Formats: sequence, structure tokens, C-alpha cells
Amino acid sequence: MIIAIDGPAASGKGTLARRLAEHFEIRHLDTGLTYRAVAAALLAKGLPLGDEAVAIEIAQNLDLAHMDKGVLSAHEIGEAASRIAVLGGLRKELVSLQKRFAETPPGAVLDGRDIGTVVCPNADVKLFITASPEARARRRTDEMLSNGKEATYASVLDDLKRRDERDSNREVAPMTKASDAHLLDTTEMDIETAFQAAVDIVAKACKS
Ligand SMILES: Nc1ncnc2c1ncn2[C@@H]1O[C@H](COP(=O)(O)OP(=O)(O)O)[C@@H](O)[C@H]1O
Ligand SMILES: Nc1ccn([C@@H]2O[C@H](COP(=O)(O)OP(=O)(O)O)[C@@H](O)[C@H]2O)c(=O)n1
Repeated sequence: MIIAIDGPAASGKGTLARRLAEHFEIRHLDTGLTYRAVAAALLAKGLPLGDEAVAIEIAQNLDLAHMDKGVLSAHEIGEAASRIAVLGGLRKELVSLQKRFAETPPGAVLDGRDIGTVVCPNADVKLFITASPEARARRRTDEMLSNGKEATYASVLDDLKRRDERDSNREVAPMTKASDAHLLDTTEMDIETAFQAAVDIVAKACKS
């Protein structure tokens, strides 16, 4: 079974993807981490984020099993990831890695921005997770503060809006809801309620 999950920053897609993978006993790939890992490597080398040749080389050597979510979750790496995510050649390389992961038995849950549209267009079930920008900024701010990072609600809200705008309007694989994806708006849902709603959608889709 392949479950495709897309949605904007801090909508809760990663949390749902991880929990759905546990529930249905399949693997999980947070594809955002692949973009973050390439961006972090470019930053560490002091290279410009537009250096596509080096970005592609980094992507070709990426080890999906050893991406450090703790380090890669840094707010500024998310911003850098969204800047390199406009590079078509780099996306091609990462998408082929992601497709290979998805197609390895017994299947997987992948979350990102283009899973239902580009990476797994034939997924058994697709979800597009959303929430208001304000709810998402509150969640991301709380998450950063609880991890000991500095964050203010206003600047996180600004950053999320800017990143969503870039992700939605880029030429290659923009973030968009696949026509056959189920929309789940979690603005008024806690994590448990959102998870139950997602399990119901997947269970129903797989029965029909
Ligand atoms: N429905 C929800 N209600 C409240 N907080 C949530 C909800 N879903 C996720 N969160 C919290 O919001 C933060 C961002 O969630 P995450 O799953 O990482 O989002 P994404 O993968 O879309 O960026 C995390 O701290 C997570 O625990
Ligand atoms: N499938 C994907 C996943 C992420 N990305 C890019 O990578 C950035 C970071 O993604 P992420 O999923 O880790 O970000 P959050 O939603 O966790 O904040 C996004 O803003 C996108 O620009 C993408 O273009 N395609």
C-alpha cells in the first residue's frame, strides 16, 4: 500500500504520516528531509543555494536511512530547502530516490509537497493536509520553543507564508492538491482527532 500525503508547512502532515505508517505497518519517508539534507550540505560547504551541479551530486549520494531530523529541522534549513526546491534537475534526482523508496515492498507513507501529483501519482490513497496559517504558525512556534529554539509567532507566521507562496508558485512541481486527494483541514482538530480522521479516510479508500 502507498499513502501519499501533501500539505503546507506545519500542517501536521509529518505527524500523521509517521502515525499512519505505524498503524498500517508500512515504512515512512519525510521527503522534506531530502530537500533539507541537500540544502544543509550546500550551506555547510559555503556554496550558493543555486549551485545545481553540486546539489545534484549531493542528492546522488544521499543516504535516506541516515538523515538527522533533529539537525535538519532547523527553521533556517527549511527556508534554504524551499529555495533549492525550485531546481528542476535536483528535483528529478530526489524524486527518483523517493519513488524507489515508495515502490519497495510492503509499501510506504510519503509526505511532502508533490507526492500525490509527481512522486506517487498512482498511490492507493492521497491526503492533502491543511490548516489556517495562524494555526500552523502557532504549532511551529510552540514546537521551536519546546525544543529550546528562539521563535516569535509573528516572524514564524511571516516565514511560513513566504515559504508557502514560493512552494505554491514555483514552475516545477508546485505544491497543489491532487484532484483525487482527500482534503483534511486540521485547524480545529487536535492530533488524535486528525489521526482518527486520516485512518478513516485510508480505511474507506482501501475498501472501495
Ligand atoms: N492537529 C494538530 N493540532 C495541534 N498540533 C499539531 C497538530 N498536528 C501536528 N501538530 C504539531 O505541530 C507541529 C508541526 O507538525 P508536523 O507534523 O511536523 O507538520 P509538517 O510535517 O506538516 O511540517 C508539531 O509540533 C506537531 O506536534
Ligand atoms: N516533496 C517535497 C518536500 C519538500 N519540499 C520543499 O522542502 C521544504 C521543506 O519541506 P518540509 O516538509 O521539511 O517542511 P515543513 O513542512 O516540515 O516545514 C518545503 O518548503 C519545500 O520547498 C518540496 O519541494 N517537495
